Amino acid sequence: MVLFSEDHIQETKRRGRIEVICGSMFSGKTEELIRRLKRAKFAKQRVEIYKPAIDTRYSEADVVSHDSNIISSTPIDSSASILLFTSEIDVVGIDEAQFFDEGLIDVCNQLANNGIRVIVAGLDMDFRGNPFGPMPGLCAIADEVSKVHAICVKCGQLASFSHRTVKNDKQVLLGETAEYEPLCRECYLRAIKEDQQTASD
Ligand SMILES: Nc1ncnc2c1ncn2[C@@H]1O[C@H](COP(=O)(O)OP(=O)(O)O)[C@@H](O)[C@H]1O
Ligand SMILES: Cc1cn([C@H]2C[C@H](O)[C@@H](COP(=O)(O)O)O2)c(=O)[nH]c1=O
Ligand SMILES: [Zn+2]
Repeated sequence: MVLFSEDHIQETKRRGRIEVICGSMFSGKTEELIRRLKRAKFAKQRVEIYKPAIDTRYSEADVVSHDSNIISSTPIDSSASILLFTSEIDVVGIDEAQFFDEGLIDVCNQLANNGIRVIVAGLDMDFRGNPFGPMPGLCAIADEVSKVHAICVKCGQLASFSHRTVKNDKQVLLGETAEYEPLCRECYLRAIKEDQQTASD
């Protein structure tokens, strides 16, 4: 089983492609995005990185992982800005893609069609287990999808779900370990049942 592409020809040949890194919270999406972008920089490729302006958790401008890996980025409000800001670039990185509008799918296609390597990281599911924003569409058009996993904090199995531990029904709620925990399917279903039980008490 190949988890991550280490194909250096694919990494460096100037041919457009779309790579998606998806999974739950704490699954290593941002670390993997930063790793690929830093390798591209070592290969002297011109790299531009974007994140949604609403994601101000760790930093206004930088992309920062839960383990404090950092790469500088441009915060933007709308996916259309990516086309405006991107010229003379080999690689475009996009973090927290779930927060962008559906236009991101077409933007990524246009970039790849123009020979740019696009690497997108984002949550595939929200706290309810539903597909999140443009992520399912991005997975559909991607040349390569890497699904990464956290460790379930209840049982130690691989986690695919982000369980919200505070009461809030909005789809978008920025947060960290105080608001979310990564769980496997079994532990997630149990946690949801317990949440419903508590709500009805
Ligand atoms: N339950 C967990 N399972 C795996 N990693 C965890 C967990 N809790 C905290 N971490 C930390 O989160 C890091 C991954 O952070 P990050 O790349 O920002 O994830 P993501 O972008 O998917 O939320 C791991 O290297 C690890 O240090
Ligand atoms: C599940 C879920 C998460 N969020 C927020 C919480 C964090 O601010 C980000 C995810 O960050 P990460 O790099 O993947 O850890 O998204 C949300 O708004 N709604 C949700 O359902
Ligand atoms: Zn579990």
